[in-house]
Amino acid sequence: MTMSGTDAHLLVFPYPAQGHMIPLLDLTHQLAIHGVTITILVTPSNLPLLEPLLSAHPSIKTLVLPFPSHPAIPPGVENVKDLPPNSFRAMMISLAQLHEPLLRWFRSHPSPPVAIVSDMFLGWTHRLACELGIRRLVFSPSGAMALSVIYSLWRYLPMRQKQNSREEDGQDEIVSFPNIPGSPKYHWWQVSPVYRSFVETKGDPDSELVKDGFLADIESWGLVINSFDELERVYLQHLRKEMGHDRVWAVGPLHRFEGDEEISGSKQRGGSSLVKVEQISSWLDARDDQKVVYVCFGSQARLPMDVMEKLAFGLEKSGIHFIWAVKESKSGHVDSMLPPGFEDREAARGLVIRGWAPQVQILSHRAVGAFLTHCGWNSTLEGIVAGVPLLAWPMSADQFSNATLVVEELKVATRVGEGSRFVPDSDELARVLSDSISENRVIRERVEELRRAAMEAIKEGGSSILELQSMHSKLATLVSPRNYL
Ligand SMILES: O=c1ccn([C@@H]2O[C@H](COP(=O)(O)OP(=O)(O)O[C@H]3O[C@H](CO)[C@@H](O)[C@H](O)[C@H]3O)[C@@H](O)[C@H]2O)c(=O)[nH]1
Repeated sequence: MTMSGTDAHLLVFPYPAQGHMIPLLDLTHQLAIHGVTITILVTPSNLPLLEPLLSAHPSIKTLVLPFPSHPAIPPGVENVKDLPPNSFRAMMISLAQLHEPLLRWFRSHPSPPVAIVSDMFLGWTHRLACELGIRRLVFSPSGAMALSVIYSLWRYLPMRQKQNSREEDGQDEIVSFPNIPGSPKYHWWQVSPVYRSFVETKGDPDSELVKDGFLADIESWGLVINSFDELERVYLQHLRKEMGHDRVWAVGPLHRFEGDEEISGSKQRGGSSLVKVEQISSWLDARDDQKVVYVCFGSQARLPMDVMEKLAFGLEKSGIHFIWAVKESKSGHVDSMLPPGFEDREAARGLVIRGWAPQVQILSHRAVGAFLTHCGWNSTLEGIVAGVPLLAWPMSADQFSNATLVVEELKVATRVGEGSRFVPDSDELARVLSDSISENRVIRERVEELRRAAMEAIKEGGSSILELQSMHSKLATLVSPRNYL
């Protein structure tokens, strides 16, 4: 990829959760390759996560600010990966306290950044950018359809009709999004938990802060999305219309760009695996093409015991080969999450990876034929880019929109379940699992088409490269205000 060099100085500010940080570090890597001067902001205990990026680009500077405390976040914890899944909001509120320290840093810097690229959960950085007279670009680790739903929630503030009744009532009420292409509809319980908790605690200052952050996202100068034109064109157009300008850049799939090997393709993408990558590769090497199902529900989701059991029985009954990345329970145990003797019985057919799995590498192995996923956007993209059909089991957040996209529109996925409390029938699950690796499936052809489209997008002249170039040239025109008084 060629881009004209520029000395635009950017501040990159990732939100500390694996699914958010990994793709923004991939974007930072691309920007650094193309000559952008970068300072990246993290709190102290997230610094080690930057190690692969910083060793690939010693020119990237770090700004390490102390983590602001929050009553729901134990001391020493600075990343959502170490917190219960519903902690996204607490982390957003906590990090908003960095406003003043960050303002001071800008004001004392001899040649400060001309723009901030920050995660969509850090909307307050737009207000800070306005105070400084500089630009803010939202980074969306979610896709364009999911982001359209998120923006619509915060802009139009839909409420439950049974708002004043008990919280458990009215969870099945339908929320419609008639302004979005395809007019998607979801049950209330499928709507973003951050939005639902805003509705439950409306009027309190933290809730208002969260709402203001999302509205600031919509008002921001630019939007960078880890998606590509061919995948989500109508939703990208919708976002341009909603934001009232064209500075919406779809630059994905970020994990497959040239030069990725140093940070994304390495074992260290978001964590290191307890099972050696070589061991996983040789296990896969011994399997037939497209006959292994890979099972992983991202970095946040934890399934209840009864659901884990049914899933384990489904895998057993299916008779298929599988890799299952099992996350520790909150008490740190994996073994207690699996039915007794499961691993011994399945040793010939299944590989259980405790904790972090090298997902991108597993998906790209020829032996992998299907991916049972919670439809986190990164996993969704990684599956598509590897040309692997998906088995969709959305659990929370934007995952229901992602499932709509891959099941109903793109037709590269089969729906398996919905919600982390959904208890699958293990016979039915076994059937779906073994069907997923059967041959001559239309779904496989469709995902192969999308895989090719993704690779085209990131080739010289491809849509994502052109959008990255366009973003880059816009950034190059930005100048720092003379002073920040
Ligand atoms: O064992 C693992 C588990 C995850 N990953 C990687 O971690 C990322 C996980 O991201 P994602 O699939 O998006 O799932 P979550 O971690 O659940 O991500 C959160 O952030 C995403 C982006 O906003 C949202 O789409 C999700 O709903 C939200 O839960 C991916 O790159 C995976 O390759 C691994 O490498 N190994």
